[in-house]
Amino acid sequence: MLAALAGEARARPPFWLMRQAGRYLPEYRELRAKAGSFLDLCYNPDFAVEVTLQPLRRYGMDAAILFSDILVVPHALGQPLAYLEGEGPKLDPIRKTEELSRLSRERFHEVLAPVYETLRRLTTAIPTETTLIGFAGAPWTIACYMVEGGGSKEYAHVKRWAYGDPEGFARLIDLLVEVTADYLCAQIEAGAETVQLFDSWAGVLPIGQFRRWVIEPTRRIVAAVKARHPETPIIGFPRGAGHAYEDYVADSGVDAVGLDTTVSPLWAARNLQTRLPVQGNLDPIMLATGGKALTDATGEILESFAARPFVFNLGHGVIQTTPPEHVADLARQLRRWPDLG
Ligand SMILES: Cc1c2[nH]c(c1CCC(=O)O)Cc1[nH]c(c(CCC(=O)O)c1C)Cc1[nH]c(c(CCC(=O)O)c1C)Cc1[nH]c(c(C)c1CCC(=O)O)C2
Repeated sequence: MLAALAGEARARPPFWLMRQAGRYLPEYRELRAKAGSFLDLCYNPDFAVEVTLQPLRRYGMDAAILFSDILVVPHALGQPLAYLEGEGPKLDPIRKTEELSRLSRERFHEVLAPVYETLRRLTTAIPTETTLIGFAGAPWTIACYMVEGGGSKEYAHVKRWAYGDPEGFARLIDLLVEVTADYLCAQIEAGAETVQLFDSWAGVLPIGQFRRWVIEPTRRIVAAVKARHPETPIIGFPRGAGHAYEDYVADSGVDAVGLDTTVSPLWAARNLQTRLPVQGNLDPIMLATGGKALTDATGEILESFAARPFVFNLGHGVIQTTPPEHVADLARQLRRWPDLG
């Protein structure tokens, strides 16, 4: 995985899956029931290490991703957070500049200390050839959750703040740039060998706003992390960026880019992969579907990307209803490639 991220084309591309740990695995559900709340799971290194290892034991991915969530960052800034059964995350929304005083950096690293401990333990708990991935949400996506107070269809509150009061909104983004860079550096110091920035809602912005709230904050985080850890590759995942993937690749400074499900592999091979390693982009619903459709779609992605630096992944996270056998089928196909096609 690290060789691919450094720009080497591998005969057998490395693979891991976004949300490779989680509710599609019975052993996860069992441990989750014991842990109490989802946040208790994230902040308990014994549990978090175990959950990180579960998919590796079954499928032997080339990378382990720290088990945590992107929303621990607003939580560590003092914003109340709960995960409600069947509803997803809920935060007390912050919707204007005056409300930023509710956030504080004072206890940030103290709250996140169990995450660093989880990474330290994982450095010895995973096989040496397995790459340890740390992660954070990118500022725009974190701001979406902080301002909307959870998931949203329209992102109207966060957009109206960003469009109507850009100077005030920039104070939130600036804070997130600083703490996220710090958080990623602390993860690297605890043993993460690469880090991924998840920008799940990058795709909802028009291009000018995309430059300001997606590319620019990402560029600043990358520069700050590289100043302290120049050797650690950074993967950016601006989900839904569409044509703006080209701008993101040209200007954000990331070392590799994650492609969402909608990106054409042939287009990306020609226009992005000639500049940097790419990661992606099997539709998670294809993985849930399984069978010949899955085998064919996987084959097409490998054909398109395997000649250049590439990390096989999904175009978004594994969904809950995915049969675990389908992941085993996928892993088998990837491990046989290119010998058995
Ligand atoms: C937007 C986002 C979140 N979290 C994340 C993103 C970015 C990627 C994406 O776009 O999906 C990232 C994330 N969340 C989780 C991980 C763990 C590592 C992994 O295996 O990839 C990672 C990398 C665990 C999780 N994060 C969450 C769960 C489920 C919690 C449970 O057990 O109930 C897991 C395993 C909860 C969560 N966390 C979040 C939502 C919207 C939800 C609820 C929806 C859902 O449950 O799928 C925020």
